Amino acid sequence: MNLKSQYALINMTQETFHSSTPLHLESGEILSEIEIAYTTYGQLNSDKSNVIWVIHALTGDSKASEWWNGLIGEDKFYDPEDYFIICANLLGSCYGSTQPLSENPTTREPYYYDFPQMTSRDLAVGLERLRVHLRLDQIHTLIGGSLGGQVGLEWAYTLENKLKNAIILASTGKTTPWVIGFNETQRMAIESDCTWGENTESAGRKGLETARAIAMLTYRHPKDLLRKQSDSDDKLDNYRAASYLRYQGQKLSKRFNALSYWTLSKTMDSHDLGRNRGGLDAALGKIEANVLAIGVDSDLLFLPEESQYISQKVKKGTYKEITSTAGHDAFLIEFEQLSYILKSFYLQQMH
Ligand SMILES: CC(=O)SCCNC(=O)CCNC(=O)[C@H](O)C(C)(C)COP(=O)(O)OP(=O)(O)OC[C@H]1O[C@@H](n2cnc3c(N)ncnc32)[C@H](O)[C@@H]1OP(=O)(O)O
Ligand SMILES: N[C@@H](CCO)C(=O)O
Repeated sequence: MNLKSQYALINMTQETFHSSTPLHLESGEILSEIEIAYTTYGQLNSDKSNVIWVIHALTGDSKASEWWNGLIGEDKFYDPEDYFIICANLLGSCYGSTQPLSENPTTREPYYYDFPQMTSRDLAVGLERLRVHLRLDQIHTLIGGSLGGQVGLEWAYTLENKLKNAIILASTGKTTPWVIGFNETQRMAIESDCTWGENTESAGRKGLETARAIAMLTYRHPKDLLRKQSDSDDKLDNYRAASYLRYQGQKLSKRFNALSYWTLSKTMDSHDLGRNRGGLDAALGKIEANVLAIGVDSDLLFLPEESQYISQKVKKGTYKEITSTAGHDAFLIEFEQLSYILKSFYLQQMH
């Protein structure tokens, strides 16, 4: 119980890191300079041993205390009173970091469709550059779900013993054809928008709405929609499930853009921790950190077995499972179970 005033302000900063050192990407392309927007909560302790690095998912931003409000914040599991919590907007995303709508230094115009393809490994390199810049010699825990878990695994591999704990939720060591297939249907929806290909910020917006509607069906579960979106028996049209998906599409298209969505969906597709490292098992076996892989029993996108596999192949792995009818997005919803799982994991590390 935090006995201080309920209005005690949390130390929070929002900064943008600029690096003019060219970033050489896995594809062989180069980003001549990068910007990474990041948010921090709380203070570093004297030996910098309290760093919690949060990595957001596909449409996330750096304000982790908002979209993960049940886990991060005053009196929550990751309390800024105890930890220095940092979350950076991933490269390619449209919340302050270098993305397709950023100015291409060569042309002085936005990159638009010339923005290079980036992999989860490239995104991890961007985070590493920010870590070095901030002089955070060690990370207590990195934690990320979905795309954030993919980038987290890549970063855990290169951090070696600079990372103590890697918590990977609803994710995978190598993206399956199933996920690639769903991402391709979403890109097809964006491509079918007649504005796609135009050099404008709103290019593909309607297509993005459809893409998000498709995506929402992969983030949830039939039982979730049955519970929340069922209609009375006399209905012949205008079903709640239909308006829910249309709404979610419109809601995303108001806060995100199709170029970033396209870019990050390709990042998800190309994720393979074992690429050029002797394969997935060999790469997982090289991760030094304690790894907690958390699956969701109803996840139809990143199957729980994929999280289980991660825990079995790393040196120091633990698998836990969230029980939920919410599907993949349960990692954003089931905070009570998550807090319990995290507490038991950290207690286990103390023995
Ligand atoms: C890890 C990451 O990086 S995630 C970060 C990026 N994502 C975000 O920031 C958003 C994160 N939040 C979410 O994805 C969701 O809100 C969750 C998963 C946290 C919670 O989902 P739920 O509580 O189940 O809400 P749900 O997805 O059902 O949507 C509820 C919304 O749909 C609306 N809605 C529900 N049913 C219907 C319907 N039949 N017709 C129209 N609208 C509907 C509700 O009014 C509500 O609207 P609001 O969001 O404007 O308040
Ligand atoms: N629904 C979340 C998680 C997707 O994996 C998002 O929109 O980013």
